[in-house]
Amino acid sequence: MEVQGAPLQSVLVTAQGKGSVMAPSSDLRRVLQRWAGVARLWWRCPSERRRAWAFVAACVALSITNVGLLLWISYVQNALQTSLSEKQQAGFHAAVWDFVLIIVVAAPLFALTDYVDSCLTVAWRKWLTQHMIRAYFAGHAYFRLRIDPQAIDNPDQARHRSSGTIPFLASRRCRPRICEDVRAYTATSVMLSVSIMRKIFMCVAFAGLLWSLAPQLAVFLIFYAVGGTWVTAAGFGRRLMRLTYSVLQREADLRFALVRVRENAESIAFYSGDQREAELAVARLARVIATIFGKASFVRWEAYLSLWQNIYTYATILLPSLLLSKRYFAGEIRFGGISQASFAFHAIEGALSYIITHLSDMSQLAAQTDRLDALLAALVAQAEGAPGGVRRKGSTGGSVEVSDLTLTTPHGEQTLCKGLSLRLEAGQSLLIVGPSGVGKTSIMRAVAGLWTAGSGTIAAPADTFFLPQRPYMPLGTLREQLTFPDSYAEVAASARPASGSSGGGGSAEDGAAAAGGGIGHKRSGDGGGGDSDSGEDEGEGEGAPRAAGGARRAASLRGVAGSGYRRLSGGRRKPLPEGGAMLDSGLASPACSPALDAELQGLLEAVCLPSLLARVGGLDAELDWAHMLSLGEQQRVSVARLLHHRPAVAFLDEATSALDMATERALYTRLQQHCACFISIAHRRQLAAFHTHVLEAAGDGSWVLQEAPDFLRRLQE
Ligand SMILES: Nc1ncnc2c1ncn2[C@@H]1O[C@H](COP(=O)(O)OP(=O)(O)OP(=O)(O)O)[C@@H](O)[C@H]1O
Repeated sequence: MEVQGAPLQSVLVTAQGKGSVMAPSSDLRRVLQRWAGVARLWWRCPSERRRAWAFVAACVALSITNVGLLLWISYVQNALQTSLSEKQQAGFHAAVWDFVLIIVVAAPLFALTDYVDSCLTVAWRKWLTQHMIRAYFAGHAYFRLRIDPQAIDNPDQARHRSSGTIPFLASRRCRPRICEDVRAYTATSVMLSVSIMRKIFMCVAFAGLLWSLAPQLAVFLIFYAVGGTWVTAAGFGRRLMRLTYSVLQREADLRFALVRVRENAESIAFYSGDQREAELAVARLARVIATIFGKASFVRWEAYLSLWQNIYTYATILLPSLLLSKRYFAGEIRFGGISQASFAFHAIEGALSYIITHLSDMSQLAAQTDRLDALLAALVAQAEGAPGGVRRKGSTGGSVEVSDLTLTTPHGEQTLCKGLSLRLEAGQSLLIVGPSGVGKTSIMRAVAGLWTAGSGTIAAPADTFFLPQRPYMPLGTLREQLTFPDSYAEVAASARPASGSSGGGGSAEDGAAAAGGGIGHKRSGDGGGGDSDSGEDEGEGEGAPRAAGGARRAASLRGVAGSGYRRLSGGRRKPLPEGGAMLDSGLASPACSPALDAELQGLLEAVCLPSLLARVGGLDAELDWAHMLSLGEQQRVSVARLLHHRPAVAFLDEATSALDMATERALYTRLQQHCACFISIAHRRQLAAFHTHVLEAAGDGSWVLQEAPDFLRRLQE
């Protein structure tokens, strides 16, 4: 797999420390390798490389100019102080004018330098955040990380623990990592690397000057800075990096506890779990505080560092005057020479002791780098392909075929089905029943390609639509609830006046028919846009079914994506829009078309939600749907969504479990009319009346397929 031109694996998975305690130098090397690994993603991205290097060129040019200005200032200062001490009025006035000139040049130049630094930070942050978002959503990585925390645990946790740093974060903390760590990583990286570059230029520029004025000062300075840096790195470096990582991780834990309360507010309130949740949050806060303030804490070590920095810095204030005073009193140098030497001394001293004075920033950067590196490595591991041998391929004619399927849980603890084979043609439907936990949903996961542990082959149309057990209500308007998972661009396209395309929201006549209570016709012979491709695809090929998506959407995504994402996915996964397109296209609500709106209105009536539109204020209403709608209403909206997409095959996992029987019957009647092939998972066995076949768990991983009338007859006996 590659990301934006660079082999992701090689770029991201950097040196892994194996020893239990690492020497500071090797720690620094490891940190630098990881930092460079993350940084390289942008700097080597073919579409961004030129821009990135243009920023570097600008930074270098501005740095050289800034250092040149400082050198000029040192000479003017020399002239100013010498003319003052020697009472030379003309020389003094000339020096003042030089200073004015310097201010006129320096003020805008320094402002421009800050501006370029900011632009560089923002451009890098934008790209890296989009890159991480794409990797996070590629091939359902977000899902795989959740169900399979070990996948991100093993290599990195071992590494972090063995290297004496911090245990790995669980996938649930991906969000803070992407949002906050990328921002902090790019800002700190730009600040530190640009500053270090300027310090190097300062050393070069002032070294000659200092050597010519006071060689003994230059020699002293080198020994002083090297010694100081060694003491700082050995005494504080590793410890502060570890503490910084701890603080970041524990703060993420605290944030996560509070976010979960918000997400599960109603359930917690019903349980009256306030006290328990508050205790958990306070306990996590206590861990943050303990890391910051406790024994051997972050603050304490920062104070020790600050004390050391003060001693180190203030000890040198008098040094140039002390060392040069003898020569001054002997008349070998003029008064301005002392101040110029001091200026050069402190410029070089500041540059050489940059690590000493910015160790906290470097610790922050090391911790941020570690977190990003770990997340990226986990995403790579997921995108490299899930382990397991269940093969998926496309099918023609809207049929579903399962051949010799053996399915286990991701790590093989449980065998959920053994040697299952069945074939379902268009016009047939299947009800899957069995005790809770037997593996019904897992079969649906396997068809969707979310679980691949096991063996056998599954063939289904690309145009297969899945309704999961828990309804998902995305952010957005009611229209966007009904059209999900179409991308915003697709909804906008389907809302545009009909342009002869058959896959959109339908013509005005369709809409009128829908408004009259009908639902758009099932596309005749629609075996899914990708169905003709019946070639095998081990994973998520073009022809294989896609979880919660159809061929129409995939085709559109391909169009938007271009080739950029294919590189990231190694050409095997569904492409997502290129970063810029994703961000810059904006997500404003699409202009609504009367045809689409009439169709959606008809769908709401069809799923027994005729008053919803009036109640919420129309299709443009944007509410917290997951909390505002009852579970049964959310299930009905989900069925309307399914009817809108008119898939070749529909998979419903207890999708009507919260409905009364009359409404459930009405929905299944609609489904029978408008969906050629559907598979339901349910505990209500009477639903068999709406299906042609029933698949029942017989225990021990075996399943029994029977005709629905036989099943119903046996049920009544
Ligand atoms: N990520 C996972 N890792 C390991 N085991 C899992 C994972 N997800 C589910 N399982 C286990 O797999 C088994 C089958 O789960 P599945 O959700 O398919 O059951 P189900 O028959 O649909 O249950 P229900 O009727 O309660 O929805 C369960 O025992 C469950 O605990």
